Amino acid sequence: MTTLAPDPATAARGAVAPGPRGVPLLGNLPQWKSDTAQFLLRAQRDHGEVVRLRLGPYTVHLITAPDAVGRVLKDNSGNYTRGVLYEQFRIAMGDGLLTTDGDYWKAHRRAVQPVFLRKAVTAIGPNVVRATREMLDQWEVRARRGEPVDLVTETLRLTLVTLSRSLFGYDIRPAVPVMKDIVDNVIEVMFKHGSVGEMLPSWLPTRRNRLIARDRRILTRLVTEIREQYAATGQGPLMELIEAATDPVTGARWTDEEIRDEMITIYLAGHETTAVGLLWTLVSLARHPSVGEELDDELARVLGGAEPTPEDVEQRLPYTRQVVDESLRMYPPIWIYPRDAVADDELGGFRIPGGSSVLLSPLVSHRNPRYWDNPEAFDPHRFDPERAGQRPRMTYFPFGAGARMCIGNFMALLELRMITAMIHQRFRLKLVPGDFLRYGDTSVSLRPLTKVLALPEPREPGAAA
Ligand code: HEM
Repeated sequence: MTTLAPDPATAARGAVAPGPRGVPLLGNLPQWKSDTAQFLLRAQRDHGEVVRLRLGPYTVHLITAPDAVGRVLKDNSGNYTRGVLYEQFRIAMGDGLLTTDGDYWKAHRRAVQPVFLRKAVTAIGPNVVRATREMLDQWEVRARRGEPVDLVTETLRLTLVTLSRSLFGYDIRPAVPVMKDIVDNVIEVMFKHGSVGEMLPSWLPTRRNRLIARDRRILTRLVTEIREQYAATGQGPLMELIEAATDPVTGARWTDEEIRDEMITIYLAGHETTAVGLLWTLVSLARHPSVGEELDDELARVLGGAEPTPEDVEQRLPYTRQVVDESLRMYPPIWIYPRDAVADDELGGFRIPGGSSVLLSPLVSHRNPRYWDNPEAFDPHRFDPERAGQRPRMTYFPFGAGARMCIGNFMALLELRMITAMIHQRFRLKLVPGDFLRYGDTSVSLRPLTKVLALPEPREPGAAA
């Protein structure tokens, strides 16, 4: 990483931030590793909104003060690069939107942006309905047999199938199990950061390197097949943009490698996150029957049994939207991510040295008792317009903020709202008791650490008979 000499005009002033005591050499690493999410929540409670942590040789600051989060992501974003964790993403995704900075990133973002605009994403509505209906028809068979469904597998499949049809015009159903394996590997490989395997050169046949190489090969084959299909059929709105994209300086078409990495990035960044968001929405509804009943009332009153359209969820189903918003508050799928400060800065009155990392955590910010009453309670009415309007900006940012805000945010919200409504119209989920509320280890996505099983109970007596 490049470290620039501090500019005297912006050189860090401010005090050294407070933080929890650590142990010699390892600092706070043992607490971090034992339960990362709970450790960071305690750090905010005990030390405030800019907290200094020592993770082995690294000093990092956890930033949850709303103004400071805004400074990192928006007002002074030029001083903050993607940082170390994003290097790990590069292993799987190569040079795509998530991992690049500067002019290269800007040109790529501009090229693919049109399909992700709020108006454009409504076109995916029929695909959302179709894929959800397919899933729910299967659930009816399971319900008849009294068999539970595995919510992690089901939500991953649903969001992958929807994304693939909607953006790439490609039926990925036969490859769903392989893709689940790849996502699991990618998470494992990326976040076993600092292990011995990672430090060995990539040409050595370690298990880690074999996995990475195998997954890249499978993803490359998939991408090639999709491109061949697009050449033959012209189907897939994102493919149309990608195949026509050119370099703004040279005017040359994107290279095969550029196209491959961007396609892999969208596949990987787009479906697991949405699946995790859906999973926690369903778990929250199952755990809070009174919220489920209020949702049912709205759905019955507004839709009367008809399947929802994008216009319905945008304009006529405010409580459905608030259920999803509240789920993304308590369980933001991307719950923690870093930036590296290029030059010295000051955040919330504390000194941030150039070359050090900062951590942003939607999960910790979204549970800051200063801005959220009773933050551990699931209450969609926090998002009633009059209450939401009273909170400062950057107290809620499940999709990030500023120029690097999630490109898929409108698409994800549309999916989450429509799918939640469709599931609730047909089923009530009964969770099979388990340890599913454990989450928030060192990985970036808030997947539960164990399986989450649920029995789908058809809403109308006899519907599954
Ligand atoms: C609930 C679902 C989702 C959540 C919570 C989520 C969250 C995020 C967050 C927090 C970031 C910013 C990371 C940072 O600033 O370091 C991000 C970036 C990104 N997301 Fe999402 N995302 C979701 C769905 C999607 C979907 C559906 C797609 C695409 C189909 C997508 C594609 C991307 C890409 C490509 C970036 C990088 C954007 C850039 O830097 O220009 N995401 N996402």
